[in-house]
Amino acid sequence: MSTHEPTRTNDARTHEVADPILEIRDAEVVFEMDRGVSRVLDNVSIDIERGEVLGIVGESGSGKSMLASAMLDAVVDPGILSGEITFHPPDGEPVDVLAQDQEGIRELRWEDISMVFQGAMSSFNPTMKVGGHFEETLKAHEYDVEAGMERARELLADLYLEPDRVLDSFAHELSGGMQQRALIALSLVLEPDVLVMDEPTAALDLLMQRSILALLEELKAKYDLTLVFITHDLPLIAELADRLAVMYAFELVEVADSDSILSRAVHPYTRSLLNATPNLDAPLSEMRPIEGSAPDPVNVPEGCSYHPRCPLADEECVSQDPGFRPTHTEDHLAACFHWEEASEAIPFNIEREVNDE
Ligand SMILES: Nc1ncnc2c1ncn2[C@@H]1O[C@H](COP(=O)(O)OP(=O)(O)OP(=O)(O)O)[C@@H](O)[C@H]1O
Repeated sequence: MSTHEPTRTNDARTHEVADPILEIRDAEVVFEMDRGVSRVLDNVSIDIERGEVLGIVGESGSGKSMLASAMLDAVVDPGILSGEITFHPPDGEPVDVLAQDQEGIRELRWEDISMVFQGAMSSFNPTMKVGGHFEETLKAHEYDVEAGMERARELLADLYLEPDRVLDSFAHELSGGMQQRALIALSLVLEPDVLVMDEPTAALDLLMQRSILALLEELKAKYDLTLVFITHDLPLIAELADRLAVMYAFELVEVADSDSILSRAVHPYTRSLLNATPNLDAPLSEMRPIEGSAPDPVNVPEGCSYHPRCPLADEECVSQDPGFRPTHTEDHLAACFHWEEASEAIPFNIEREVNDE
């Protein structure tokens, strides 16, 4: 059995934004396994603001993909998702995502909230031309195919691809970067309001990753999108994201504006994650991998789940969950009893500008 019960204090006020497009409350995913209950999303609550770029970051296996799947009620069987997920369309009544029937969720998934997964190659059927994927998606959702293909061409051109050539190619005839851009165009063809991307650029080289991020910024402005970008690469996404949510051991541990996280992160895990990330300004000798390993979801430590790896941990951290709390500002939230001591105990390995709002 898991020794860890969901204990995070979820004071709703700490998660509210002025105009939420998605409200996630107490989202939890469990898998009942032979060796115990595997809680791979642990009571996560966060609002996503209409029009923002939210970056969700954390080590591999921290639960980022589970959170993304939860937003679309797309957790794989036999995972059990609970909590409340509310989508607020630009006009119309709020939608209770977890109460939708199959038809409702199918519509919601492409037409309101669309998702791009890692690995474009495996998302395209190798026996169908790229254009066929667009047509199939439009038909399946009963969209006007002619108008939809016009939009497809425009989206492909927005992504600096030659529309006719790409539509008439098989995915394997395109480079990795071209495939990834074609997949982004496909995910936007039904005019969703929210685009969720799970490590969409992980397989690409750094230059291509950066140019795709720049393109996303242009698309976001042109099509009024809200973007949720999931990655393990904190500095990369910090350039694009307005706000960052840091995950550790299947929970959120810190949420704040990107600048605030980069310049004065207060959770010991976030500070160590920043110091562990390769950076052009820091000599390799200054890179500090985080000691210890991430917990097994069947056996998450009691109290603050980061305590076995944390230099600031004391008795309180071992026995009590710190709960989310405002720190420097009302909007810079962290789950740590010792956030005020973190900057001294875990100094950054490079100069990071402090941005006092
Ligand atoms: N089908 C499944 N059955 C049981 N456990 C699963 C299943 N899929 C994922 N998990 C577990 O859920 C936890 C969270 O996985 P998740 O994929 O959300 O992490 P992540 O942060 O997205 O990692 P990565 O960056 O490697 O994709 C992991 O411990 C993983 O082993």
